[in-house]
Amino acid sequence: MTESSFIEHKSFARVGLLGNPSDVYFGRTISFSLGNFWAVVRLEPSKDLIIQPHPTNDLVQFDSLDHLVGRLENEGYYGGVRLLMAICKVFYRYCKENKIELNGGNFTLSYDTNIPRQTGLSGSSAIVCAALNCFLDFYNVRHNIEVEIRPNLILSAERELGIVAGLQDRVAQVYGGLVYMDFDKESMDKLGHGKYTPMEIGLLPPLYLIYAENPSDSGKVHSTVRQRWLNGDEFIISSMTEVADIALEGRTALLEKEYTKFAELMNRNFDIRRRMFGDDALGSMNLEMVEVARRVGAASKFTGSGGAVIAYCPDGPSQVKLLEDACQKAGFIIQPATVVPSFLKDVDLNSICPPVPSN
Ligand SMILES: Nc1ncnc2c1ncn2[C@@H]1O[C@H](COP(=O)(O)OP(=O)(O)O)[C@@H](O)[C@H]1O
Ligand SMILES: O=C(O)[C@H]1O[C@H](OP(=O)(O)O)[C@H](O)[C@@H](O)[C@@H]1O
Ligand SMILES: [Mg+2]
Repeated sequence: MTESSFIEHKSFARVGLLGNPSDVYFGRTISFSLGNFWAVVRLEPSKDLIIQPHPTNDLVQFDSLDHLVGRLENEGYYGGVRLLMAICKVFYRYCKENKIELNGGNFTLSYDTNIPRQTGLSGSSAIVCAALNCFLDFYNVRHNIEVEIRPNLILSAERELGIVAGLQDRVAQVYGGLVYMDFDKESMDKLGHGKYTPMEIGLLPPLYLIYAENPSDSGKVHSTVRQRWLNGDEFIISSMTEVADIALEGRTALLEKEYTKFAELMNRNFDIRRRMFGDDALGSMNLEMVEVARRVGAASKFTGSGGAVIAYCPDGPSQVKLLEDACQKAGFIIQPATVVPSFLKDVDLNSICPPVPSN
């Protein structure tokens, strides 16, 4: 590689379509890679190892104290630099432990993203996933790191930072396309990862993404439910099993193109989340996004832990128009969700262990 050449990778946002958040609890999910938004990471060989702060997402220079405080209040303290650093560490450690040699010298990493922040569209893991892909090519180790393991590395980088998250986002981002995922405890314990089965993206009906430009409610609500689950709370455990079953039933519904059933499952998925997490934790704006869609008869649920909603209009274009008008009136942004086909190449696929058939 010459000094001037660079490697660039794009990772897309993702939609947790059915079964989330049971991925965090040995459940099942169906998720897809969302073409509407993406993060890009660029790696350029350089003399020193440099992690470049993003000009607007990692601001350290402000017009005034007012500007600084406003910025922290709206966007929080963190940007993408810590994510890039964490994946450097996790990748290095993994390669060292697995005796994968890293020859290539130093580099400069930079990133950009248009994924709306903290909207449950997995903006954080998109940055991490794109960086990991740059490393796989820069060090020419794509064939050494199994594709099923890559989501674990992305998750570990975020766990390093104390970000509470599950695997489904990272699987969708590593695989692309539409993926059915089974995180049953036995395989997770035995294989160290779930069973991931790509599905035909043409099975999906037209879907719509709804989100708010400036979400005021925090969707970071996993901790209490997680603690209850760890404490053996029967209601949470049985509810998570119900959510996991929705992905299983949803897979059949999609394969058989039973879209009325699919709509029912989307609604049921959110209703169970609401019972488990409670309205206060989910936040009024997030609930309103779901309700706006339901009021026109659309099926709706969160794409992740809150901030954005995915909706399906079983009655077709006239209902879509009603939904668009209702969203506009409520001040929400709505756009058709585009699905990115799988982008795994032979070198990635050859590292795949065949999935164990699921029931
Ligand atoms: N647009 C962004 N630009 C820079 N960093 C981001 C961005 N979005 C997320 N991050 C980083 O990821 C961390 C966690 O984001 P998270 O709450 O998981 O949002 P999401 O649900 O979109 O992934 C943030 O604290 C920040 O460090
Ligand atoms: O609660 C969920 O559905 C998801 O929440 C997290 O994703 P996020 O984009 O940060 O909202 C988590 O990482 C996922 O595994 C959950 O399914
Ligand atoms: Mg995230």
